[in-house]
Amino acid sequence: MRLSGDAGQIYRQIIREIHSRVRLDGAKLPLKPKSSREEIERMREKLRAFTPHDIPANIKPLKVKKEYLNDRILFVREEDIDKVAKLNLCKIDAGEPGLRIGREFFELETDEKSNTALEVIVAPEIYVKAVYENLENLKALADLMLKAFGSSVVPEVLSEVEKIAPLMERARLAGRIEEIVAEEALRLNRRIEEKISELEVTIKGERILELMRGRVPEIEELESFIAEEVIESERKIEEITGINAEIFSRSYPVEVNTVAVDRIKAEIEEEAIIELYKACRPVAEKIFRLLPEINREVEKAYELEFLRAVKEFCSGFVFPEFSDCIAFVNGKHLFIPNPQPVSYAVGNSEIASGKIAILTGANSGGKTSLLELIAQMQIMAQMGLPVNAEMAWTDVVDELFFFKRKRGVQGAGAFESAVRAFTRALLGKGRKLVLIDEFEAITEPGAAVRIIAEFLRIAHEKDHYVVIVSHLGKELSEMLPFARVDGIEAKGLDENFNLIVDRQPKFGRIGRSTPELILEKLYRKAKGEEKDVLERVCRSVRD
Ligand SMILES: Nc1ncnc2c1ncn2[C@@H]1O[C@H](COP(=O)(O)OP(=O)(O)OP(=O)(O)O)[C@@H](O)[C@H]1O
Repeated sequence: MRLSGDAGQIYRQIIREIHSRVRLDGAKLPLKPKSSREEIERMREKLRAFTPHDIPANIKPLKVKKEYLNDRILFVREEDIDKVAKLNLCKIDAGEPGLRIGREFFELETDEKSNTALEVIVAPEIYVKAVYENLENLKALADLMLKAFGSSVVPEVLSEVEKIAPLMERARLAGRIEEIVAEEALRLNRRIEEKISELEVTIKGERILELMRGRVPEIEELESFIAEEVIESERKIEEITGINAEIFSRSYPVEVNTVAVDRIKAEIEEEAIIELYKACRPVAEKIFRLLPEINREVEKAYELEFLRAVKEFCSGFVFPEFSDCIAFVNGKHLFIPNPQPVSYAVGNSEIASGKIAILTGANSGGKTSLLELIAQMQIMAQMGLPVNAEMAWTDVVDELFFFKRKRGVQGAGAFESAVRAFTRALLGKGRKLVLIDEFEAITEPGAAVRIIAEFLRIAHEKDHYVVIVSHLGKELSEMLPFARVDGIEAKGLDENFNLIVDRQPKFGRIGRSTPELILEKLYRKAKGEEKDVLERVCRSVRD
């Protein structure tokens, strides 16, 4: 469905309202109004069949972060170097095809034999890591898919990846070893300091004699305490790394032997990286194949969340019946707080007939708002959504043209652009709903009658639906027998001299405009000479 003129703005208001209820960023889907009845029916079906699910907030697409791996060299035939250079995953060199990691060399199968993507062969770890770092999100996705659709590929991927979790941890360990040792050194020194401060309070005067004789049992005790604590700390690190080494000095303050730490790190790295690579190869091949499927599941989750928000927004609304009219009973404007419900129709309906309607009536009576309401109804109907009314009927159109009066915009420029827009709305084939707000406001009333009349004749010939707001209802209805004139009327003034308007248009009746009521209101409020002047004007209008 084409949205022309200001119709796009109405669509954006509606979609913004739905999006404000969506709790997942990725789920703010664009749902455009459609011109095909099948597509509209499909969306309706989705909404009817939908049962809401709690959508976990941590669902997001699985992204594989490409990273450059310094620990390997890919060898390819000289002539293939340029082709694979764009992979940018590791160093590439000419040679017998294969991948060198540390002391190991893995032969490469030739392209013809292998179906596996080269990046999966070179860096399978990055695929496994992408899953491993998103275990919680993926578990949430799997739960949701199983609940909502009874199937998911995620559990298969997770079970593969979880098998190599210990290897992943070990490979990570190499990167964290300095940190682990530094933290342990800190704790170790703290334990020793606690012990020393205890000693300070227990040293007694008589010990001084022993100290003078060169025998200090406290110091000896402290030295053996330090040795025990250091061994204890080294044992803890051995538990983590599986490697026994003299990492700490044996005296206070305990210092880290960086050479020993580097050696541990190198040992873990070499062995863990190779083990991990071997384990990741088959897993990555599977994930690589299933990644698009996982992300399709994420899309499905987004759709569930979007539909939930749509349902929330449309709660209490009704699906319009397909018909050869655009009509509703007790429709409510979406963005006016506590709106008075209004019924309206163009086309052949039980409410009123005629495809061309001229809407007349009281100032601030709600004419513009009624055009907005009709636009909202039609856009939502063609989005496949229910509408805010007790009953509604819709005819699918190809284009909605909405010309909104721009307050304060006057003159030749405004007139020219309005004529252009109106002309464009009448061009070409297709079913159209044309909504026009007070076209004459930007030209002279005399010329306006003739211009509008001709535009409406063309619209009538083309069998479009038209609602046009005009104060020229009387003149237009005389010229256009096919047009229906509706009126929104003021009922009177309230105790604060505000106009009481009935927002419900009277069909086939020109709405009495309200200058009399306004004059009366001003007259009743006025004092002195102003009151005299207004009294004369009021009388002249009545006469
Ligand atoms: N159905 C409704 N229920 C409650 N308030 C409404 C309704 N329709 C319109 N209003 C309110 O009435 C006021 C005037 O509405 P609107 O601008 O649509 O009138 P109008 O007839 O187009 O005015 P004008 O003659 O100045 O162009 C607005 O504040 C609007 O929110």
